[in-house]
Amino acid sequence: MPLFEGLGSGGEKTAVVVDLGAAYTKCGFAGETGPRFIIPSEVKRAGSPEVSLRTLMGIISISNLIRVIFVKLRFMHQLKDDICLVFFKHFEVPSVLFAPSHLMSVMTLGIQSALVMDCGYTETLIYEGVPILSAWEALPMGGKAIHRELHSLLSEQCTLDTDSGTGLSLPTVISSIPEDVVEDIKVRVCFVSDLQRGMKIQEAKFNMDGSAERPAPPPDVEYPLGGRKILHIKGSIRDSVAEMLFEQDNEEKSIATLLLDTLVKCPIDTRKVLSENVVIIGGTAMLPGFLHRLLSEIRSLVEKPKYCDALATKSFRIHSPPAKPNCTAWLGGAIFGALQDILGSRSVSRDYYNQMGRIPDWCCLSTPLPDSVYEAGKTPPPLMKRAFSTEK
Ligand SMILES: Nc1ncnc2c1ncn2[C@@H]1O[C@H](COP(=O)(O)OP(=O)(O)OP(=O)(O)O)[C@@H](O)[C@H]1O
Repeated sequence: MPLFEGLGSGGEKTAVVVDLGAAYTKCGFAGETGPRFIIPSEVKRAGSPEVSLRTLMGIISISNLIRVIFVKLRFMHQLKDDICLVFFKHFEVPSVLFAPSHLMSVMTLGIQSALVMDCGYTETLIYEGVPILSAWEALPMGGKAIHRELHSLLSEQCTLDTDSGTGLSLPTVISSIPEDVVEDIKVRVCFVSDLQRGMKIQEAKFNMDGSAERPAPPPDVEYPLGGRKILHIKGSIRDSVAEMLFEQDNEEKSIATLLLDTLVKCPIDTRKVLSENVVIIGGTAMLPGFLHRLLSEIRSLVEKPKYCDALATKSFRIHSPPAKPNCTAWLGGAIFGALQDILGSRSVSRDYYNQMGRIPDWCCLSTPLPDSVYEAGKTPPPLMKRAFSTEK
C-alpha cells in the first residue's frame, strides 16, 4: 500500500507516533501494527540524547502530509520544548502528546498493573497505570555497554584474513571496526548463555589461578568485512559478551537484582501482582536466550535470604507483548493514538502552545507557570482540546 494512501484526506486525522530512543527512533501511524521506519538516532554528546537532523527530517517529511503528530518520548524537558517548537511553529500541527513509554507498553497487553523493565538503558516500574517513582531503578547496562565490550574484545582477540595473509591481528590491517559492523555482529552472532553455563563462564573469567574451567565455546564465525577481508569471531566472545548484564558488580547489582530491588521497594500488597505481570521491553531483550536467562536468574535469586525474606512472593511471569521488545512501546503509542477521543483530550493543543509559549512540565505540577506567561487580565487558555476531530 502506498505510504500515505487514505491518510489526511478527510475524516478523522491519523496521528503520527514517534518513539525517540537513544539508539533508534521508531516512527509510524496510530492504528497500525508496526512502525513504518526505524532510523538511528544519533547521540551527539555522551549522556545528552539529541535528535539528529536525519531523524527529524524523517519525522518532518511525514508531518507535512498528515499535520497531526503524536510524539512518545521519555527525555528531558528541554528536548520536549525544542520538539514542540519545531512541530507547532514550523509544521503547525494541531496537537502534540508526550506519553511515557513504559505506560504505553502496558497498553499493548490490556492489563492494569505491570512491572516494566526497559532493556535499552533504564528500568522503571508502573503500577495501576501510575508509575511508582520511588521504586524506579536504573543501571547503565544495555545495548551500549555490550556494544563497547564487544568492540574491545573483537579488537583484542580476533584475527583477519586478507589477500596478503591469514590470521593477521586486527590493528595491523584496519584502524578500528566500524560501529555499524560491531552492531551487526552483536545482533547476528552473539547470544545469552543459560544460567548454568553463564555461571561457569563468569567463574572462569574471575578465577585468577585458572583452576575454574570454562565451558567449551560455540563455533567461531567467519564474518565478511568489505574488500575481501574475513573477520574470525571467536566463539568465546559470542557466548560471553552479554554476561556483563548478569554479572553482579561491586554493589551486587545486575539486571536481575535490579528488578527484584525494584519490587522490594513497592508496597507489599502490590508485589504479587507485579511479579506476575513483568513486561520486558527494549532491543537488548531480543538477544537470543535473554528472557530465559533473566527468569532463571530471578528464580535462583529469590531463594537467597536477601530476597526470600523481603519479597513475600516467588511467583514470576513475563508477558509476551504482541510486538518485538524494541517496538512494544511504539505499538502501545499506536494503540493509544487510535483512541481519538482520549487522545484529543490529553494532548497539548497548538492554541495553548501559541498562547503560553511552552508546554507544561508534568514533572513539576506543584510549580505553577509564572504569571508573566499569562496576558494581563486574561485567564489562561484551556490546556486540553479535542484536536483530532474534524468537527468544527
Ligand atoms: N535482534 C536483536 N538482537 C540483539 N540486540 C538487538 C536486536 N535488535 C536491536 N538490538 C539492540 O537493542 C538496542 C536498541 O534497542 P531499542 O531500539 O529498544 O533502544 P532505544 O529505544 O533506541 O534506546 P532507549 O530505550 O535506551 O532509549 C541496540 O543496542 C541494538 O543493538
